[in-house]
Amino acid sequence: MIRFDSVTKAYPGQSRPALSDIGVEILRGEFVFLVGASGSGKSSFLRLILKEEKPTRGKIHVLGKDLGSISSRKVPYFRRDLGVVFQDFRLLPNKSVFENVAFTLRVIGKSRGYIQSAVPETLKLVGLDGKGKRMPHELSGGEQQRVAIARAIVNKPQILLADEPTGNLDPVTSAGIMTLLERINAGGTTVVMATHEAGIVDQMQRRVIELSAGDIVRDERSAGYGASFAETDAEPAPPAERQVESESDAETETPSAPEHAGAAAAASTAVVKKKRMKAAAPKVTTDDMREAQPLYVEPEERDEVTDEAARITAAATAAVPVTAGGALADDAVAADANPNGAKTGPAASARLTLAERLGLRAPGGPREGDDDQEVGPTK
Ligand SMILES: Nc1ncnc2c1ncn2[C@@H]1O[C@H](COP(=O)(O)OP(=O)(O)OP(=O)(O)O)[C@@H](O)[C@H]1O
Repeated sequence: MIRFDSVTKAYPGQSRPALSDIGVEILRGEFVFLVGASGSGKSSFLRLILKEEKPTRGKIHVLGKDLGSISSRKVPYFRRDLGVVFQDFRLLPNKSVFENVAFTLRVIGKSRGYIQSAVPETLKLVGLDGKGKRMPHELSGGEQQRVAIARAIVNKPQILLADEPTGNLDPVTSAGIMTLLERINAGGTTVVMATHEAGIVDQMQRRVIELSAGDIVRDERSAGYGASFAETDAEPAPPAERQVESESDAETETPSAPEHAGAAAAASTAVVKKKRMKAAAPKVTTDDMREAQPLYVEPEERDEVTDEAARITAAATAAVPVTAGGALADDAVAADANPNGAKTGPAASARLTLAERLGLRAPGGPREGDDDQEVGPTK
């Protein structure tokens, strides 16, 4: 699903590469934590997957495609299968919650009908039902991040990349966000998340890839944040280096490696070349994680879905009263204005285009005169 073959990324003007000769494969459906000190190369790793950066050497395959062979023109199409969440949410401040989530879909040319159903559905999944009209500044940080997650998953991407998604959130909210990402992963989406949060990694016991100064120093199938720190003979970094490496987390650092030692026992496969990672303090505790209330709202099983499907089938197979120009005949349209609101027979079918009624196009697909079609290219 994601493969790095001998990948080196060197930025101009930097004395050492951000990533050095990286070889790693991430499989479909995995949940992978990328850990490592500040500056170890985590964000560069994610940006390479997104093709926001090009490797200096080596090859990267994502979803079966060699990224080196994707032209700049095709990059937006490639990115449709990837969702991204950032530490700072990156919502559009002047657009409502609904519009923030709809934006992705508009850009890729989804129809208005599709957007009208997909956006509320996704907001509901992330526990934001009914908040579509709010503006981002009217939401808490956790809610804003949930909007960002909704935006990332609304197009049902195969891969979700998250760069420190809990970095700006309090522990309880962070734990909630993780229940959401875990549930999205359980639905089949591959999740790759860069984090400094030891408590989250320790509690979830997923695959951990640890970077240190651009090298992969640990790749464990099911592990905690600092497992190899306690497991190896390698010396922890000297105090001066630890300070430099952990500059951005200085306020949270405590010598907490022993708290994570238990996770070492759970590690099944370990590749440890060297060890210089600081042992960050768990801002999110394992208790926070254990007690986290799931934010994900499971979709209800609704008979309406089958009922609607039956109505659409009935409408498509019924005699279609159309005018010579192809428009629906007046009586069908009039039936839609049925004052008792019953959505049966002609009432439901009147909402369908002729092509939909004839089964030539899926209901909710592009419609004549739908301006959304002009927003962006379609696949
Ligand atoms: N656009 C850039 N230009 C030059 N150097 C860069 C650029 N982006 C990153 N670097 C350098 O590459 C190295 C890796 O940075 P990267 O942001 O990938 O690390 P990180 O592990 O994500 O750090 P953090 O945890 O602080 O976000 C650092 O030395 C950084 O200064």
